[in-house]
Amino acid sequence: MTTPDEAGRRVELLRADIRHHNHRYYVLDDPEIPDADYDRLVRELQALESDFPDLVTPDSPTQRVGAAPRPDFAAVRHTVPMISLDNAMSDAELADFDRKTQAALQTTDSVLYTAEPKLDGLAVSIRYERGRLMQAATRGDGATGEDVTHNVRTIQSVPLCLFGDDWPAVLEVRGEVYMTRTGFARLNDAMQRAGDKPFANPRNAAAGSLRQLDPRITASRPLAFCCYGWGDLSAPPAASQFAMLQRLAAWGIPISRELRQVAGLEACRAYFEDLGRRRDTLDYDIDGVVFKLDRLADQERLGATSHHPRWAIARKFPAQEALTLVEAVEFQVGRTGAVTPVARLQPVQVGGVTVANATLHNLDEVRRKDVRIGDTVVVRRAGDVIPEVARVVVERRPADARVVELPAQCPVCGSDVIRPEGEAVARCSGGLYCPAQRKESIRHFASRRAMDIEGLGDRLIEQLVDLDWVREPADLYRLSLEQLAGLERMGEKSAANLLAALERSKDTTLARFIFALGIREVGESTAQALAARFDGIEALMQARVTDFVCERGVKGIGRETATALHRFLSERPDLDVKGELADWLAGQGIRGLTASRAGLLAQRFTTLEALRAAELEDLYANSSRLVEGVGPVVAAHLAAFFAQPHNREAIGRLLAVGVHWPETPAAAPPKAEQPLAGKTLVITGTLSQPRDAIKDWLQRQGAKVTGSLSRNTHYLLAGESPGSKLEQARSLGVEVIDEAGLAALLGRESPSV
Ligand SMILES: NC(=O)c1ccc[n+]([C@@H]2O[C@H](COP(=O)([O-])OP(=O)(O)OC[C@H]3O[C@@H](n4cnc5c(N)ncnc54)[C@H](O)[C@@H]3O)[C@@H](O)[C@H]2O)c1
Ligand SMILES: [Zn+2]
Repeated sequence: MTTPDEAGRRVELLRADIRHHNHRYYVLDDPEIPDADYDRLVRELQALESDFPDLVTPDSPTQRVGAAPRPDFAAVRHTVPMISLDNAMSDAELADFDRKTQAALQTTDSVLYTAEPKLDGLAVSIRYERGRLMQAATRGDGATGEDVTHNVRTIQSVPLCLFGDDWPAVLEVRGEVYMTRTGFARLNDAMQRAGDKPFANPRNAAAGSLRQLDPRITASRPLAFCCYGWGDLSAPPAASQFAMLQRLAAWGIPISRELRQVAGLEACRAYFEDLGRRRDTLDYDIDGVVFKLDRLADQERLGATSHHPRWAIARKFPAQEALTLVEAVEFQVGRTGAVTPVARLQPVQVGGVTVANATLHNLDEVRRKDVRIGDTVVVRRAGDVIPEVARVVVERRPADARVVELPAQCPVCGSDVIRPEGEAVARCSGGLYCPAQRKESIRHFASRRAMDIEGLGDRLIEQLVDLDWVREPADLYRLSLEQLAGLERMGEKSAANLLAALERSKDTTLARFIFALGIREVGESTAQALAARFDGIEALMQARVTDFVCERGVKGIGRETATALHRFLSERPDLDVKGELADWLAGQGIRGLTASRAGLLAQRFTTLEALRAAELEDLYANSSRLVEGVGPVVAAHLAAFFAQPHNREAIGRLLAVGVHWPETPAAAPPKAEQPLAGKTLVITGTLSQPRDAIKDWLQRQGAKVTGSLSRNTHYLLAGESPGSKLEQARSLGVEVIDEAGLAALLGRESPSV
């Protein structure tokens, strides 16, 4: 049992806390905690005040709405106060409301209500006099709001003049200014690109955009307006809530398309359920449904408290945001080797389910949101979307919060984790060995363009891996007829066929083999270039990054700075260094040459003579490719892949089971004799043989076969029903040939494969 003293102390604490959050929310448009957590504080205060009525004071947050208007706006006194709404958090509370309404109206009949979404924005009151927009104000503390007339005028959907002429001379419409989700996403994108702090959610974005001292800023923000009621009115033009809103709509005021009349509790429930199901498909945030007694005379009878009308209720949806603690951050390895951080959370209810994990996507995201272990965070779960950490409550960060670090080794297989410069995603480099990537790597290995193992489909791979018969590609070649024939939907015959296909696949080309290894970003053509460049798989396995790309120049120096320096030095051949080279360089007023850059150059070149002797390309960071299609990122993936002993061993075992290829790459004639060397072709239409076969053959003749046409394409090889490529080739001036033409070109009968 709580004593009055204890209750008194708790009430004081709660009020201070709630006032703090009201200020953040209503005045600064920057809430610290999610609404659900705020609502819990308010509910606790309400419960204490109802148990200890002596503690109720007129200035308690339960007795008032909002917060005082900001002093930098002119104040607007509301003729009719703008109050809040009572909440029903559960079905029972809604039933309770319906029962009380029936009792107050002394009826047992179904009560007629209007139903509409509870938009999540901010309330404004817009005053029309003789059909013209005269003033607009925020709710403020309910009695006094902020003058936002100029800002509201910029909202497209708010009419400056009403349609028709049958409106009352004074008409105050009330409704929600909000931002669509699409508009919000676009705005936040732009803010981030400009280096500004993005808004936490559409509600704050709407409030922050409307409450601007400069209406030009408001005008640039995607705000919308939806009317749900009215204030001061010189003559009521209708007898029901529903009819009133229809009249307002006829005068050009936007109202909700979802507005309906519903009779009785059951219909209210059905409306609530239906809208709840559609909540995520709407382009605006709603946090509940508002039910209002339809007959205005009945509304009058029920009246209002200082805080809310007794004739309306907001039935709230489960909150989509909640506060919780990040207990740990672990790293998961996906089937393609992507290493993603996952936050382990203290379990919390969000959107109706318990959430204990939330994805953090990648390390950039972790840094951008600055999530640390031990942080209090807002988790968000909208609809079926995977729960995510929306933001950190920095105010609650403990002193011992730990920064999240990318693990150096894959948590599943222990191979190195690499993250090439400029890539967001980190990856396990143990492609051939990592259990997390097994199914994917086998599937790729067996695919048509790789080892081309006919009959080894996805379903079969699943079974083989799940049975633990296949852990790496070489295991495929050790499968027995008995094993295979015993599998689901596999007869003796298909098992024998598969074994034969496996046997056939051993006879391959180096390019196919390299491609089959499934190294990140090593596609077919890169594999071909590698096969042509390296003398066998051994040589490739020994290669380092510098064998793929040649890095030159000084890291940290850009081309522009280097050019400025280069010009400076060649224009002044007899300058001499005084003092330290770095200081001297920095002091020459060379464009872009900051002290730290001068330091980097001085470290590398030590003397002015050395610097003078350097070529421009030695000054700024640049790289040249030694293999077509292999830039720094691919080079990093290649080097990391072959650096893993597990991968090298897996390759060794493949060779041991008999995978082989002809000594010279693809048994092609030496380069000079290749009749199509240096020619680029594109294929279109139906040919006499499968396109892949033709493509292989063309490549063996030295041609490069690409998928799309450009001015650099030499020939378009067109079969039957060629399609749009033909047109395109003509307009680009690319020569079009058919198979006969190709044969003629090569001086032979037909391109037999
Ligand atoms: N996170 C925080 O720190 C924090 C702080 C203060 C308030 N809040 C949140 O603000 C809300 C409480 O503030 P409140 O007093 O504005 O109450 P409320 O938002 O629950 O309800 C009243 C408001 O609902 C809006 N509304 C939307 N659709 C409506 C409709 N069809 N008919 C009538 N009104 C409609 C109006 O703007 C009205 O002022 C709660 O959701 C609370 O969680 C959060
Ligand atoms: Zn791994």
